[in-house]
Amino acid sequence: MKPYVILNAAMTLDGKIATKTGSSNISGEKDLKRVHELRREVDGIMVGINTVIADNPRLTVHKIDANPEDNPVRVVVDSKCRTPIAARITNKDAKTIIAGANDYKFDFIVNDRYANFTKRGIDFFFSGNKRVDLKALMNYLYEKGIKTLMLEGGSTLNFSMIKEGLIDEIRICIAPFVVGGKDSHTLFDGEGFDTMDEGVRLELFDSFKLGDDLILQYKVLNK
Ligand SMILES: NC(=O)c1ccc[n+]([C@@H]2O[C@H](COP(=O)([O-])OP(=O)(O)OC[C@H]3O[C@@H](n4cnc5c(N)ncnc54)[C@H](O)[C@@H]3O)[C@@H](O)[C@H]2O)c1
Ligand SMILES: Nc1nc(=O)c(N)c(NC[C@H](O)[C@H](O)[C@H](O)COP(=O)(O)O)[nH]1
Repeated sequence: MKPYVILNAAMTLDGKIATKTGSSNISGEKDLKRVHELRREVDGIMVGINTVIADNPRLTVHKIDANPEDNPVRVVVDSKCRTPIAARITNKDAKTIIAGANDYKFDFIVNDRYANFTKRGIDFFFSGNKRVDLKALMNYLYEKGIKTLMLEGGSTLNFSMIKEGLIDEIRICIAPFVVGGKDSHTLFDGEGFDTMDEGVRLELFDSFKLGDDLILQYKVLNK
């Protein structure tokens, strides 16, 4: 069993979610409110470790009225357990789970860093060898009561999740500007597919303007 997974992201018209320097302020004010409404609705919110390092996000509901219990469980996909102890996702505002990979488990748990995280109430789940086994992680999160999960990037994790058939819905904010750059981060990076035929098919079920931005909502078809 797995949670219902909604990928949410903001990109420029040319499909970039961050520049090569990590600059990523894309959404307009209204879109950020929409994002926080979605955060309030879901049971969990997941990002890759590079997003934690680049953005230091809180992953809580803080741009609209909310109670502490509205915050989703935060999940970081972090094979080598590189999450900095000072990262904002380690604060007490919401529960946090760090998903590591088995090859790095032993070295990490004998390290003082592990005790510092567990002292803060942070849970760990280890799966896969060098990389987190995303299917096993989805099953674990579902068993923990996370029935709906928002995926908030970045590009590498987005591709692994869609390739493994784990994304059910995609909600995209397209902002009206372009930044270019072959080294910018796109909505899906990773290794990519070789041919267009292998592309994951989507069905557009809603689209609307929000301020200057355009919101597109898709169901994922061939999972
Ligand atoms: N505009 C947006 O909506 C938005 C949202 C989130 C992130 N971002 C941007 O995305 C950038 C980060 O993206 P990224 O691609 O470098 O990193 P990422 O956040 O996708 O993290 C990827 C890392 O996760 C780890 N990982 C462990 N197991 C994995 C698995 N099975 N599959 C994939 N990854 C696995 C690996 O260490 C991998 O390098 C940042 O610059 C951030 O600002 C933008
Ligand atoms: N929807 C969206 N629009 C953006 O323009 C943008 N940069 C992100 N980026 C996702 C990132 O993971 C964090 O959501 C932000 O960096 C905000 O961080 P907070 O959790 O609110 O502290 N997401």
